[in-house]
Amino acid sequence: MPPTDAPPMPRRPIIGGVTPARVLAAETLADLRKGFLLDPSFERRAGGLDARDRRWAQELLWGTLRKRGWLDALLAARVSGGLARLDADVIDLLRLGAYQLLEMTSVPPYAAIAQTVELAKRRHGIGASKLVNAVLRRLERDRAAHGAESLAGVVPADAREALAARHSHPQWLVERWADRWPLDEVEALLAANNREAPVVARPWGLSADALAAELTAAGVRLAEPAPGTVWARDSLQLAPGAALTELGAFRQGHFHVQDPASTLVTQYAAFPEGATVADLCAAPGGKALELSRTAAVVYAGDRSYVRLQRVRANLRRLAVENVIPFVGDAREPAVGAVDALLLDAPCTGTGTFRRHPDARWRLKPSDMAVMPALQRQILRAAARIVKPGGLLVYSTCSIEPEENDAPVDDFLATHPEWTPEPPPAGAVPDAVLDGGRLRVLPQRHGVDGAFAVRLRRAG
Ligand SMILES: C[S@@+](CC[C@H](N)C(=O)[O-])C[C@H]1O[C@@H](n2cnc3c(N)ncnc32)[C@H](O)[C@@H]1O
Repeated sequence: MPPTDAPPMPRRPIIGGVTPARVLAAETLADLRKGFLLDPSFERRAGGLDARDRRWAQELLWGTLRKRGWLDALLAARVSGGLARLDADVIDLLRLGAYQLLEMTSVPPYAAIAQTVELAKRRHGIGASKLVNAVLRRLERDRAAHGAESLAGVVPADAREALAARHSHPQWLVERWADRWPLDEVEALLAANNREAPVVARPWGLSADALAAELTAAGVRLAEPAPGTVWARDSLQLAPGAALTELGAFRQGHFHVQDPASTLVTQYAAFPEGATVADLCAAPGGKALELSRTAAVVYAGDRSYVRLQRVRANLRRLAVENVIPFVGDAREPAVGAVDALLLDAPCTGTGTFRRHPDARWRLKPSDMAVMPALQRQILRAAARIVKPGGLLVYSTCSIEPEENDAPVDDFLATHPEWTPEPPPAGAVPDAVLDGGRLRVLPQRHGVDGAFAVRLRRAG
């Protein structure tokens, strides 16, 4: 598994003539190559940026990663000898420059080229800067002469390869999804993965209407979810661009941020009022918060101390007192005899690609075997702490059957005292129920992907 914490505090960048947002983008991509994750790396480095630069850097980084496959094809056709002969950092700089040239209309081409050339000079010397200059100029010349659409070159004859190229996804992921769904549905999934994910607020301690009024008064625009989106009760979608952490409503703990797919998991769980609950893979804590609305107490454990700090920060901000965070491995649970258990297992996260555009490039086919082995271990060990007659909800943010139905079906086959139990009527919309299991798919439901199954232990 890649590290989930952020890299050490960055040295203050020597900016010279390059804008801080571009320096940050290059350094964040360097972090990703070392195995760090996009969100914590970005957060760590973006501290000094104002809201406008932060948003711009985010657009550049997230966009470059979403379009990486497509950009690489365009660049490879313009580098003699291909991209493989270049230093990995130089390739990343070319990707950043090409994305600004082709996708960021606010950036004049000369600025995209000159700034990337300067970055290459600072990071790698004059030779690399000349190469970057030549390649980006060639790309810009072709775009100006023939338009961005004609840059794609030869479209692969194979339909699956063509989809992977057009929507910038690794071929092996497209292959596995195309084995499961018709190509038009796969294409809808790839397109959903490339759309910007909205910010969705969950009111805390006030009604959705009261929060909507507070946000609107602060100048935040609320957006209607796209038609056909399956929504979670009381959630509010914010229009893009709101500087969240600067909002009074955020600082005063009037909401937390959660995708509807995650909210649907806890609504589907429908744990009884006043229950003693454990959430053994809890960080960053959105589901623990939702469970705490009705639970007597939620024991919120996570193996990662660093990630658990985000749970603690949320608890402080929202003044929540009935969630007890602790560091612990779910394979050896440190709590016992609970009424209800949420096992939101670590997974490949293929349902959340629109939020984490680095993930599609980091995942390997072997992860589809490694993660299910861990999930099976956690499920077997953690189930022991549920009281007779209690509930266990196993969930993931994956859309892969190996991580969803398979571990649960294996568990049920060897644990006859457990039986699947659908949620109470009306807990979640019927559209996301599949034989009593929660199955949320980005291409069908317009939100992140999620899976959950509710299991009852014999009394
Ligand atoms: C899908 S995330 C949980 C998201 C969280 N439930 C929420 O709603 O915010 C999975 C979490 O499992 C944690 N984890 C991974 N392996 C673990 C283990 N063996 N025991 C406990 N936690 C683990 C990871 O650190 C990660 O925070």
